[in-house]
Amino acid sequence: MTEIGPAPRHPGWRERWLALRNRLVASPGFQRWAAGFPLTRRIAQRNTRALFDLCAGFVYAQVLFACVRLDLFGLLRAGPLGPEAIAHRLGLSPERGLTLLRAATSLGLIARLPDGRFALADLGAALIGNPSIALMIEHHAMLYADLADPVALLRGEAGATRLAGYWPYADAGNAGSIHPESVAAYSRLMAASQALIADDVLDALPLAGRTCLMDVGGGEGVFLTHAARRHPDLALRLLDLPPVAERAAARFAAEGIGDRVTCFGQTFLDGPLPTGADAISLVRVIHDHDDAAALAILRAVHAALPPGGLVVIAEPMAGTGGAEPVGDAYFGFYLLAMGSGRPRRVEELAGMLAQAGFAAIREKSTRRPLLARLIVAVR
Ligand SMILES: C[S@@+](CC[C@H](N)C(=O)[O-])C[C@H]1O[C@@H](n2cnc3c(N)ncnc32)[C@H](O)[C@@H]1O
Repeated sequence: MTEIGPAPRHPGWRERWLALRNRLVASPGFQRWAAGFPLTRRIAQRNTRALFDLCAGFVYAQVLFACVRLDLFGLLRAGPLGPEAIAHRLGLSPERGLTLLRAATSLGLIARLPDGRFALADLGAALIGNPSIALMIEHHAMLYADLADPVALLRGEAGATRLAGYWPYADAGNAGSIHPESVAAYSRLMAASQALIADDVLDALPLAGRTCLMDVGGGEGVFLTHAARRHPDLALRLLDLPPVAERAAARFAAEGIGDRVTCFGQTFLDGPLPTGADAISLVRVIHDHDDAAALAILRAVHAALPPGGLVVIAEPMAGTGGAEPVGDAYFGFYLLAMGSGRPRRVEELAGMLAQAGFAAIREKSTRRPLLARLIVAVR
């Protein structure tokens, strides 16, 4: 019989220590002892809580979803209200209303005042300030439906997913023939959420001395609208699928900057990109595409830039310190359900930029790396 796989090797000290530790932690007797022993009690309690939170994560998300769907935060915007009044306004019985209010309080979304009324807490107030987060939460209904059987999804046996329908360009072969109705929902969501990151990206973007910025996969043009305000002398171009580019042109006209921006309605997966810009941005674009397509986009950007031209990748990335589950767990499974792309680490993106011919590749720090990190490089 032929054995498949690498030859057996002797485990190093780290592997042996991990094996010993895991055997101990897995033992019910040790768990009970650790939960009572003063030096390990806090660690044991923290681990129990962390494990419980992982089990309950879906429930917490559904509590949030119910608050958003019922517009609880909008209701409390004007000030605190008593539980009966809230239940009545949400169309719930007093008991069910209280179930929701207690759950939302425990999650830090709202707070119970000493007189028994409920008010917005930090997280609920933050949601009021960023309406795009509520849109994000609402569209997660599709993600949760797609994740109902994560093993089938991982094995490629889940069939057509809802997110693949929501993001029709995820089927790359389809990209050139997408109808205006099928881009409306995702374009609205992207336009609303772009407001969260545009200024962070522009703060970090070295545009001094550049004359023309082309935003590739620029959506409805919110990023370029912010760029136009900051850089009055910069010529601007947007490239996206034809029905999305039309939506962008309408926005630029409504914002009074229609004469400053040229819109190109075409796919970036097929044929060369327009030349003439000395800076090209890819904001939340590369993570949507599998490796071969992502590299093809970077090569097309390289070919469209003059020598010395600047490319910018801005998106949430895997391995972001303090936000590891956002990249690898959330975006990893989101993009899996969507059927295209993956979150990449800074080093992976830097490697792809080098493969596409770029030099002087470096990361520029952003205010909220969880939402968008930024890598720049020069042709
Ligand atoms: C996740 S959205 C990001 C939009 C925008 N950059 C933002 O951050 O709000 C990705 C964008 O890439 C565009 N896109 C996807 N595939 C494309 C293709 N093959 N050619 C041109 N644009 C494409 C989509 O229409 C969409 O507007």
